[in-house]
Amino acid sequence: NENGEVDAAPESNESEYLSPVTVGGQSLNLDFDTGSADFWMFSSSMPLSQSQGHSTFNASKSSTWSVYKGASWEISYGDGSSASGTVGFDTVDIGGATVTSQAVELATGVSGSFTSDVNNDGLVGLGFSSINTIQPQQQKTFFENIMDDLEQPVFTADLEDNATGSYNFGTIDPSEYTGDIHFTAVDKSNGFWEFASDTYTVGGNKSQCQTCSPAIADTGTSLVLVDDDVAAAYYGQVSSAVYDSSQGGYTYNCTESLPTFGIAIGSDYTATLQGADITFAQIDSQTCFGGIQGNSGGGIQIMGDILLKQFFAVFDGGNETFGVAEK
Ligand SMILES: N#Cc1c(N)n[nH]c1N1CCCC1
Repeated sequence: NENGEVDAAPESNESEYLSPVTVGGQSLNLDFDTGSADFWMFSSSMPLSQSQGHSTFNASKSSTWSVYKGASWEISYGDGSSASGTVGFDTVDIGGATVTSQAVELATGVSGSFTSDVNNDGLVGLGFSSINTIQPQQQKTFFENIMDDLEQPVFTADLEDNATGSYNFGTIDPSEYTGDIHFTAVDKSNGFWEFASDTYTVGGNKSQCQTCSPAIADTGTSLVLVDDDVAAAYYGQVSSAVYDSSQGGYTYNCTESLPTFGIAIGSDYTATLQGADITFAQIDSQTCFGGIQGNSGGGIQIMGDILLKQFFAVFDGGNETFGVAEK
């Protein structure tokens, strides 16, 4: 098993990044998700009404597939989407990094948002297997399976804004970042790449958190979801901002120049977003939807693609740390 590197291509509205993965000789475009731990794919045993437009994995066409008899899985995500199905083992190759017996979950049913997202053929969970949903026995993630065979027990994410970036397994490529990588300890007990984040900045002014929920690095989420008091403090500095419940978040006039937003990554580094990088979507001729939103009291702060795509991110399974660098 040598190292591996694959492209990470942003979907049209930059809501997710997709990477080519080969399973049992079949190639699909999957969403690498550090916020979950199930590796699942659209499969030929789904109703066509649900898999139309997607690439599907056909176990009967793989000479290396073996069924995990009696096993099943069922997952639901924070955005209300869900999927479920059966389980087997196959050879998985991600840019050359290969696991010969990866637990692979075949969807027999998915919720509407997966069906309509035709570019996304499934997920590669890169969180910790304590949150894998396979019954009767949880199975390891691709990274957990390959980690000890890599040159370094790491994977990195270089997600780009409106351009193709990359995921790298086994090496930290110095050409992908500048300056130092700022690492912080990860608490994996909830199955996430979770770390403390107790301060934030708005327009360069530092504030101590009130709720101070721990943060997770989550490549599978589009937005940055912070404690509600932090989101209110940020948009309090954006004169046209309102909380629009019909849109499910803060919106503002697209012509506004937004203040910077910084979030602590552990105790000695603040990842700062420029105002121009904070808008997630334009929803009508004048109104924009912010990439920073509240977590509705969810108890964790989610550092999703809006933040990650501005940095080079290192997920270190050896030291159990998470690091970011400028690029
Ligand atoms: N919600 C949500 C979510 C998350 N926090 N990490 N990954 C997520 N998804 C992966 C596919 C759909 C949602």
